[in-house]
Amino acid sequence: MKELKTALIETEGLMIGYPASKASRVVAGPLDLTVCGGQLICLLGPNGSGKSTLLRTLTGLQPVSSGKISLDGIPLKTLKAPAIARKLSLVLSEKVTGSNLDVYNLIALGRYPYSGWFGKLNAEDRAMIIRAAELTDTTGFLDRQVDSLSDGECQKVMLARAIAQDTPVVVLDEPTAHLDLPSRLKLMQLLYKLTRETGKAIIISTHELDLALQTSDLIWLMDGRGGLHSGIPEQLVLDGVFEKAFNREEIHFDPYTGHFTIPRVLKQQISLIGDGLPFIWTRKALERCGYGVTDGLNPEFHILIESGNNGIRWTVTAYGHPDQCFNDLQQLVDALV
Ligand SMILES: Nc1ncnc2c1ncn2[C@@H]1O[C@H](COP(=O)(O)OP(=O)(O)OP(=O)(O)O)[C@@H](O)[C@H]1O
Repeated sequence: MKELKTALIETEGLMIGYPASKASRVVAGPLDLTVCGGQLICLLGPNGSGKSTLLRTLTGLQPVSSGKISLDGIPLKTLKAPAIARKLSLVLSEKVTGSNLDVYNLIALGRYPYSGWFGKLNAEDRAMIIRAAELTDTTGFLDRQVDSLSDGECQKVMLARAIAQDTPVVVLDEPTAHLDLPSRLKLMQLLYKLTRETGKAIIISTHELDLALQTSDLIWLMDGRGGLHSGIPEQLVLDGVFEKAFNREEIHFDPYTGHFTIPRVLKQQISLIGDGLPFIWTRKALERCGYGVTDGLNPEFHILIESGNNGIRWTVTAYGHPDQCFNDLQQLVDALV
């Protein structure tokens, strides 16, 4: 058995919302949450369910409606900003604009809880900045002006600043929002690795359900009705909470694959004979075009897939017509739709 980890963040009966605003309202709660070192937590939920509100509240940017938050065992409300900044770093999704800083100096801002705003950077600070840039693949931008970066490049630099801050908890609001697919995968891998190598707790809000299911230790799923489900990804799938939080008429969560799918009106059943990748991708293409695919033989209407030295061949047998052969999946699809 592993020894029990100590909690870095704990909430008790936490209610989050905007009691002071004109449209006074509670967004979610009561929330009893625990964040431990070494955990990657993905916060998911439909638009407007309260993800940003929760992150802002946990990081002290927004007052709690009621209930308690403690950071490393100390009530958050008793901590001053510099003390919070040594325990917790925050990366918001908004792009930094109008900044005259170059990237090196932006990342260096992460060191201010140790050096003070006007403090001189010492050797350790400089080493942390370079390390943070290396980890986030931003070394090549260090001399660039922040304003000249693309949204995705800027997002990586903001993560580098948070890493340079070297806090036990890192909170990121939609860090994958501006990134291309390889960068999204790389970022999630990096966050996962950081939790393992440094023992940091990392909390991110995201709409990337696939990536969250693959990488997180814990998912916090806000259901849009004020509730939050916390659990390991697989438990939440088994509990059926994704369907309840996200299912709409036009989309459907498939608990067998962990993907959202678009329900289609079935045109016809067809049987598919073959194996390997050609089988899998032919099946996907047919399903996308509205066919229901079975793997039992229907002598009337079926497709035989054969792979050989000359590539892949699809032979369609349909209701007594002469067989038709194709060497290209697109031609097969064009013939069937
Ligand atoms: N300053 C505010 N005053 C009053 N209500 C607000 C304020 N900011 C946000 N809200 C409301 O609080 C609710 C939660 O908003 P929040 O931004 O936390 O949702 P979210 O889950 O992060 O959404 P998204 O996925 O769209 O980013 C929404 O209904 C929003 O309209």
